[in-house]
Amino acid sequence: MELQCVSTTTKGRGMISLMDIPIASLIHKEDPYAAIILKHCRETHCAFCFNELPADTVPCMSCSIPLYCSLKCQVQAGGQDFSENENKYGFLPDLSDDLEKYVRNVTSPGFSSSNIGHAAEHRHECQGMHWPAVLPSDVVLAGRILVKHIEQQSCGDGGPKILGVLDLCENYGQLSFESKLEFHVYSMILLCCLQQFYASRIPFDPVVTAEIVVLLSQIRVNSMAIVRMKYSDGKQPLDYGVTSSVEQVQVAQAVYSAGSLFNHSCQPNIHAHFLSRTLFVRATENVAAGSELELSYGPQVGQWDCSERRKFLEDRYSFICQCSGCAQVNLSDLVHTGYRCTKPNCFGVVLDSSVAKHEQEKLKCFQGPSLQEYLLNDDNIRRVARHVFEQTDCVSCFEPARCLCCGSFCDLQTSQKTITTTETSFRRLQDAVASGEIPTNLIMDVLKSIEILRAVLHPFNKRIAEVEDNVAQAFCLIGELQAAMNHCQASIEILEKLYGENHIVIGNELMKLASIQLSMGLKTAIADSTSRMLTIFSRYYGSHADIMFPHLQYLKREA
Ligand SMILES: C[S@@+](CC[C@H](N)C(=O)[O-])C[C@H]1O[C@@H](n2cnc3c(N)ncnc32)[C@H](O)[C@@H]1O
Repeated sequence: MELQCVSTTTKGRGMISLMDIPIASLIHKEDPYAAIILKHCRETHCAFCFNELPADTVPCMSCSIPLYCSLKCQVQAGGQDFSENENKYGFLPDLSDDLEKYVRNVTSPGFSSSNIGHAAEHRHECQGMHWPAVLPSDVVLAGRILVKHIEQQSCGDGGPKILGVLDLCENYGQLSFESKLEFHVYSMILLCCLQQFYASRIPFDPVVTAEIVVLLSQIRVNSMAIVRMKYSDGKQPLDYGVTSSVEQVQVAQAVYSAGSLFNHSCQPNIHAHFLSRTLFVRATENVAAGSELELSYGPQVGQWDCSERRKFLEDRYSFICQCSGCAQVNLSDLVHTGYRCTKPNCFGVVLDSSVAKHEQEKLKCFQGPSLQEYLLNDDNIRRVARHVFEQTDCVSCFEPARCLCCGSFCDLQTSQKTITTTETSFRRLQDAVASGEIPTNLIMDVLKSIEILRAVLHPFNKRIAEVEDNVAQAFCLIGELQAAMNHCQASIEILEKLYGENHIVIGNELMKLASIQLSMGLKTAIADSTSRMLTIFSRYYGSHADIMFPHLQYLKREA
């Protein structure tokens, strides 16, 4: 795919495509400039490829701290290469020729670090003190970036230039005083540590320290989390007695030079995934030539409401999100935390003051030919907020505590009190599901509480979906599969409204549904769920879907 980096009006640089991109196309593939395993994964994942460690691990031969899944990963990471260093390290002392040949044969990894094409990213870390074990991952990552840069540079022209190692944006100006101070302290510590290996090539002076501070703030906004799939309770996904849920866990942190140029959207049109340490980016919808290509840095429409998303992005990345999801009224943000209208048969949503304020802001900033036309074209928005958009003046139409369809008043304080009465039984249910033991009277209590919740909250409110999902798990645990399937479907119906029918979240939920259908032996239903899942997963993972979700093969066979 021909992509181009362009300057945008509100987000700095960004990536566009020069041609129309069909849905599910792979648009970008890249190996990291530098990467580092996260501390909590050191005992469970390979420090080079970040895949799960086998029972027989290969430690770094020099410092024995990082664990690798194979000799190949060990050599690529820059740990000592046995076959090349045996004499230096005295591994083959005075053996007969035959014996030496034999030892070489059985110990050789079949390749050498010199032709592996990777910088030895760990070599400088295993000299002297084991500082990478105590410094935060992003500081160790900064060390790897600097070392790679120095190794690649010719130092003939007055020492290495550190500033602009990476042509990436940074957020130093927006950091709090404490964060700035922390970066300066870590910068000096890192410089001290690097002196052990690179004393002659990295001077210990204030300019270099300041440049490392800039590098740290670039890492803060540009590094990506490398994730792996994890299945609930460590069970294999189709080992069901309980529904299986898939979550992504962060195992490593990496900087991708070109990948860093993709901006964020809470309604992204591209999706990133990782095989080993390689980044793959795929279009999740048809994208017209010239349109911006935007990933999600975490928050998405459907997952959180607008104010939560914006707060996360501001706290973590120091920017106020300017994406379409945060700028334009959408169904999900209206109903996510919405209340039900008190008038019988009215499907309108009632907003609290915080959501109403955010939605009103969106209207103020709307840029387009006709707001009414834009909104009324959306059937779902019309269903929950018809009255508002039939008005000619939208300047103050999101009045809190008023139904957006019929204008009826709703006493949100009383509604809130009613919701609070249901929370204890939902909390008990969550604990019971986690422990795997469901007391008989608990489910009856919870079913009553759901009815109360549904009487107060809008039918598309996310809280109902969460509770329905928990109830489905509880019914699975006590073996009442028909009820489990009904509640699982109820949860999916709400999530489809919040995320859209083809979102990856729906794919993951369909996996749970298929697991119940499998236990019930419902072949036709499994076929339907699997076919929908395949469509969604191939949109996000293309031909890698089978690798990311190995149990899909099994479901396909069952279907
Ligand atoms: C990984 S960089 C993306 C490339 C960046 N725009 C550049 O010029 O190099 C992330 C930074 O881009 C900007 N950015 C990305 N998405 C944005 C959005 N939705 N709204 C506002 N700024 C955004 C922010 O400054 C953020 O810190």
